[in-house]
Amino acid sequence: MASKHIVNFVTGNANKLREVKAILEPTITVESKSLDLIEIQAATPEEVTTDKCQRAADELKGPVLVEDTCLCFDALNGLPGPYIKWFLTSLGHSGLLSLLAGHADKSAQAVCTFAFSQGPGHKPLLFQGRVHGKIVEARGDGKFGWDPMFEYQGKTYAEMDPAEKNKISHRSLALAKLKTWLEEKGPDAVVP
Ligand SMILES: O=c1nc[nH]c2c1ncn2[C@H]1C[C@H](O)[C@@H](COP(=O)(O)OP(=O)(O)OP(=O)(O)O)O1
Ligand SMILES: [Mg+2]
Repeated sequence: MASKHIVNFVTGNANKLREVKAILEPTITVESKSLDLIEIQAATPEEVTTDKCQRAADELKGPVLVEDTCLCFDALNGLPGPYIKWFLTSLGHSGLLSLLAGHADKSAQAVCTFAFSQGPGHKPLLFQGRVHGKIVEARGDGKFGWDPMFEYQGKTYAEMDPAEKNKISHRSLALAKLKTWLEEKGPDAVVP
């Protein structure tokens, strides 16, 4: 059966693409374009994702879906937040964990913000999902970013099988909102 909705997900991250496909398809067809988009330095995921989406729409001259993921440590007032990629690259799992060494509060939030734009000049719409978890010593054999150190209800993301993670993750919560919006508005919805 032909899918009613098609989105063009622009990301440089193959793991994100795999999860987005697993969560949305077959209801929504996911096309993709691998681009490493510039991400501005900003305090909030909303600002980062809106700008990223506008860049993608301008570059591809059409409708696009992008996503930005933050990992926010409560004891650090939300940092590393949108800078998690660079913290993870530079410090690794153990270095990230040691940022919390002096803090009893290990709680953290995984935040996923999708932005959808109809094309250049259209205002991106945002869909956000948030999971409250805890930062722990790496467990599980996940190869996706900080999955081994983010624990939710007793298991790290890396200890869950993919379907289990996709049922409860920050990404799936955000995509549920996008799905609802697409279903309500229909494929030809016009966004200002
Ligand atoms: O579910 C996840 N579980 C574990 N790690 C994750 C997850 N989702 C994103 N991540 C990692 C990838 C990157 O190190 C950072 C977010 O940075 P972020 O800029 O959003 O991702 P990216 O640059 O890899 O891909 P993109 O081209 O879509 O911007 O957190
Ligand atoms: Mg990125």
